[in-house]
Amino acid sequence: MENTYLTNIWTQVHNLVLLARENVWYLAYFFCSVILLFQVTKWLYNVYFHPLAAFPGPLLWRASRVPFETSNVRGRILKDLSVLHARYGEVVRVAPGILAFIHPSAWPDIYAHKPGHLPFPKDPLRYTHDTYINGHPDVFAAEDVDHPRLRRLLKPVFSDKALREQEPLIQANIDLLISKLRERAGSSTVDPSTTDVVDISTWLNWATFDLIGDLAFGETFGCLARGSYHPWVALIFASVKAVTIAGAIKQFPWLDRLWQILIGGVWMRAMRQHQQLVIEKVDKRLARKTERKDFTEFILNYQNTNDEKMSKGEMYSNLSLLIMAGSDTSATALSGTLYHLARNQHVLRPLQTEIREKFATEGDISFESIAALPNLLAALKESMRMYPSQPIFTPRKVPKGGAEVAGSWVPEGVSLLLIIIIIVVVVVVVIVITTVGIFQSTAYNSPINFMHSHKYDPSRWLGNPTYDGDRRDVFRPFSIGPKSCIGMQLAYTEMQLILARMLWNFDIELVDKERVWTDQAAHWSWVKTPLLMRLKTFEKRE
Ligand code: HEM
Repeated sequence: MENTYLTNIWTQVHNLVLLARENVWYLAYFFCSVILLFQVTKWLYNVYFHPLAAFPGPLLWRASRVPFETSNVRGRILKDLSVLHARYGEVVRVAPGILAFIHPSAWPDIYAHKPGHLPFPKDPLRYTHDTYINGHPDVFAAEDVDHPRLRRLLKPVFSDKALREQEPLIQANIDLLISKLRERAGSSTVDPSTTDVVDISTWLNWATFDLIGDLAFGETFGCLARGSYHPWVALIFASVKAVTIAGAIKQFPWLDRLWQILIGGVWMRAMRQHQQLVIEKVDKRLARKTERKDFTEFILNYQNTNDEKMSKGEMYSNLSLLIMAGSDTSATALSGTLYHLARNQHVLRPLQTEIREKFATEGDISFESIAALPNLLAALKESMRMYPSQPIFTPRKVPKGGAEVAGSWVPEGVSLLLIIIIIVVVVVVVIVITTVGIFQSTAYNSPINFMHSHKYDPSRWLGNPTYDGDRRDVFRPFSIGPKSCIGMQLAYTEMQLILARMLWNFDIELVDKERVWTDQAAHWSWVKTPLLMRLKTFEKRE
């Protein structure tokens, strides 16, 4: 009986296969038609019926995510967006579910904590958990209860007291940077043609990685001493583009599955190697009985006097995160500032004279004394406006029920029900989230927000009335709200100190004066190209 039943099923399957074989072209045609019809229906829906249909944007970008993600992966998104904002205004629909804003009030609406309003969570498709070591959350990608808890545990690391006590460690790393550059720089007393050329951007990367490594792990990566990248640091740079590609691929679930099969293994192996080094370095630091005022010391001190604890696994994940978050960002801002100053000698020269007159010796340049250099801070801010370290958006999901952003009502994501009828009825449910954000570089370089937006002029931050109409409140390089940069104070202090000491020590000159160095591809950060400068040592005469 059972055998007859099985034989019947087998015969039917066999017949179906024969039928399919005979009609293979019809079947292929049928499936292609279904897919095409599905796509066309989706594009039409996105353009005409989607809850974001009323927002302006180019037709293809509103219909499909492909143009936005392609531009993103190619690193061209900022160039494309500046054209789109000029054409469509302060809010542009850059993909079916993504809105880009450049109006200042978008910052508090999206990123700040507003009593009585739901927060905008980080877009889970772009904030990867791959960086978690053995599944332990880091403050950057964590949500819900983990984020505020980890943020509280990390706060003492960035307090004013901690910063003051970290000064000797920070100064020691800058000493090494300056002495290594002095070895390479020419002297102002010799023939200028003998002066040496350095790729200052790479040196600043080495310096900031060494410095943060020293603060986080209790030892530097030895980049400055060796004059080359540590493999771990090189891997971080290599992953900048990979993270953007992975984020783009996650927008297309079928492609993501393929990516996981083809690349996922290699990617995870590289991540595990990277993570193993973190584990070894943190274990080594924890085993040391020392009172050196680094990040670990402040985390441990806080735990000794409070009930809240950071597990060892969380220390691995979060110390690793601090290295990634706190090194390239500062190096980028520093490189950008030196580039802009070298290009604008009329700004550089008076600033340099001021620094050299104010500080009789280099040793006088300290955390405390740099606070009296408003022109230096203005030079840094103006460069971060034109070339922000976090150039693209930090995407947030619109919360349940929708929310108002920069005067526009933005609905939350929708569940699309697409019903396609051809012979059979195919019902497809697609969950789409609405994502919003501000692309910093686009907002800061827009003439809508800043007068002479492409002109490097630090005086706009010093009360020059020409710039009274500037919307300075759009400038939030460290973001705002509960997930803003926890290291802002450290970053500002470290950057001003490095700049002041660099400018005190060296006269700087661009090797290629015509080249626009900031014209770079942008992913999570810029893909920096070599920044060649000629350095001449300045010898102070009494
Ligand atoms: C020029 C230097 C820096 C810039 C422009 C910068 C910018 C930012 C921005 C825009 C965010 C928000 C990212 C988002 O919402 O996705 C952020 C977050 C963060 N930054 Fe920075 N940063 C800098 C330096 C640092 C330094 C020196 C550290 C620490 C050593 C640091 C640690 C962090 C951490 C831990 C977060 C995540 C905070 C959270 O989610 O609660 N950053 N940074």
